[in-house]
Amino acid sequence: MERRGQPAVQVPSLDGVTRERFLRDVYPRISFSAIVSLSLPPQREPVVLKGMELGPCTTKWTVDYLSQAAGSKEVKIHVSAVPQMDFLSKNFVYRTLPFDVFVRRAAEIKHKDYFLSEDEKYYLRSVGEDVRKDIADIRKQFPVLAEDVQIPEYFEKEQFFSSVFRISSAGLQLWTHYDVGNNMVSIKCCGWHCGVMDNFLIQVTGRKRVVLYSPRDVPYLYLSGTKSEVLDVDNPDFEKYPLFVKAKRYECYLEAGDVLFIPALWFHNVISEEFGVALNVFWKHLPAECYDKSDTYGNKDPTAASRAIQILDRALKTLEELPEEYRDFYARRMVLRIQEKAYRNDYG
Ligand SMILES: O=C(O)CCC(=O)C(=O)O
Ligand SMILES: [Fe+2]
Repeated sequence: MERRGQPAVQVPSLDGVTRERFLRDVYPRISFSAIVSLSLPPQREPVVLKGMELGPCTTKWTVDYLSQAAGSKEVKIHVSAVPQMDFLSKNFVYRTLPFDVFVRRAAEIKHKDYFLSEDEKYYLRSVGEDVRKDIADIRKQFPVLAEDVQIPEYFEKEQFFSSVFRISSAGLQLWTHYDVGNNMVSIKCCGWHCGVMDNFLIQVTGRKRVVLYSPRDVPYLYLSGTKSEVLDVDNPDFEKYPLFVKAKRYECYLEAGDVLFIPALWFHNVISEEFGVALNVFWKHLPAECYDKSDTYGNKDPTAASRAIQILDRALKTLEELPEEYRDFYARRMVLRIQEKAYRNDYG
């Protein structure tokens, strides 16, 4: 079926990018002084990095090897009777399986043993041992497998936040979201959400399609927290989501061995075209001063953003003192003022 909406922009691929080149051309670092002087570098964009040195994982990680190396450690997984997971209607369930059983099931299309249906799909997003306290770190949760991976260290050690193991059945589609660093589904917070991270999505085995949207298109994505309510990005319901037609679609296909750089705040929607194993690393982009020191969880906004949101909430409360007609008028004027004073003027 023909897709409506903007034509897709292909995410560029770069081969054999060194750390130096990445930092110079792909990743203009924001310094604290740049923030203060408001002279930010141009918008950072996603890039597919090809030919990266990822270690033996790319050849070693067969289903047999994975199940034997990680053993029967219990993992919590999403199980869905249909390929397109829906966080609104909650058409999936959480279940626990031994890792080796899970990997075998995720790799097969029809199951003898199942929870919901014989062609159910599985998704693992690894978490820390104690979900409340620990950060997902493959070196701690899957030490044997971690030995096989060489994570491209294109950021400073202190910036590292977490590493997350992701295993998906063929066909499974993950809703459009942006990353808060740790828990994808189980953290509830303010509704504005939340600590934001840069991300290397390392596709170790299997092929995947990733559709991305820029943070500047947030008005068109119908967010609920960190996730977009437009689940079917290929055939969206424009009656329900008329502005989605304005969202510019970026797209790429990841092959085994590719690394996708997803800059903080970029939305992504992922379909695993084959059973696949991925690992992603989140790291902090902004200088340390910008993050909340007590944020071991990685789910808080930069401190200046939290303060601004609190002030806005107070302003909204104050507007309630006005009759509706006046409240509407002053609210519109405030929106214009925010656009004029705080939007980047090079975003168009
Ligand atoms: O590839 C996936 O399974 C999801 C990737 C993702 O959401 C991420 O790396 O943040
Ligand atoms: Fe993500």
